[in-house]
Amino acid sequence: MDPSDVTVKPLSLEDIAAAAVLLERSAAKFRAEPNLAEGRLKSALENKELVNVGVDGAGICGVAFRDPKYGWEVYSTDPLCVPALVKDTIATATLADDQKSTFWRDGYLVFPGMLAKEAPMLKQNMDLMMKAAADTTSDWNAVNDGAAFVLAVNERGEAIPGRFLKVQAAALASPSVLEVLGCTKVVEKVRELYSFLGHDVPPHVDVFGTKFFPMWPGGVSVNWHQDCHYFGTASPRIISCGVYLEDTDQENGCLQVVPGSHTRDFDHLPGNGLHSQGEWATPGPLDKVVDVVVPPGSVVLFNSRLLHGARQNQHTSRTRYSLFGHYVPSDLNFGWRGTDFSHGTYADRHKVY
Ligand SMILES: O=C(O)CCC(=O)C(=O)O
Ligand SMILES: [Fe+2]
Repeated sequence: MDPSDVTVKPLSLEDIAAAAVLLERSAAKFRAEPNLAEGRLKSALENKELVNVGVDGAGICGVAFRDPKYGWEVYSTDPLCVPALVKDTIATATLADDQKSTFWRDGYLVFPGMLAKEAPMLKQNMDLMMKAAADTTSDWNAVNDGAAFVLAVNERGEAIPGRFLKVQAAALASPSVLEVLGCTKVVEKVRELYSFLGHDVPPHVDVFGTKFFPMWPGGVSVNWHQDCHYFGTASPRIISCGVYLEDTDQENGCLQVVPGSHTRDFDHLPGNGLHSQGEWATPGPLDKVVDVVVPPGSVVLFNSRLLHGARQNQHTSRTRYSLFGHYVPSDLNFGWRGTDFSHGTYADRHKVY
């Protein structure tokens, strides 16, 4: 809903501060506090309507919740400071409890068709981007100041001229990549996941390592891996994101995941054949592999420690276009094999909020 429709109501600083602290810790404790019997807030917590607590430069300035009868209500000490808070608050209130626990338990979350409207245009933009490619490279690990158009290889590991495996740092070649990865619909989910994971919601988040995979008929994108292997940090604060621009299924090379694998470490070894670039892992004999079959415009968010890969595209004519990026709190810096992925040093790291 539009934040301008929200009514702001006065509330004492004491109540707001207490609600904020207790919301973080436990709603039960709030209920037990006799001095917080302020009826409306109390029932909001009990009914789990309370959505978020806003903080401005001076500290906590308001709480917001969804009233089943009246819509959004925001209480603040200072009605004038609230519009920004309201916007943030409303933007972060979109994940259901069971989605959060799924992300926690399985390590990933699928949003089918979330960007269905945007997908056809994005696909066209990716075609334009590939047409305009100036140089190509066979270096799968290419990390430059600009985008790298990486060639696909055949079964013998030889580069195939004119066939792209991926565009690394795709955001530097097409602004629409960053528009998608930085769009409110996706970023608000990322914010909510941070707060749910028990970390502080980072004041700022970047997206880095942007990629485009065309996955031609017969082609591949990645073999089994944990993204964190390539980042040189096992921080659970990195959230990976895949945006599938086309129907994606077992035939044209869908994403595969091992639910729950984000709690383990897997060895990665140099690959061969179609996967001769990169280092890859193998699911264990007891691991359950799930095919992530999705309609166009679907978004998948996952813990960067999740073991995942992609099937080969075995279709004779369908492609499987997808975009990738990885969200990272702006204060988290890291590097891998001599590459510093810190903000300000790595060209393909962009602030999304
Ligand atoms: O192509 C895919 O579906 C997965 C890509 C991926 O895992 C990555 O870029 O890290
Ligand atoms: Fe990955």
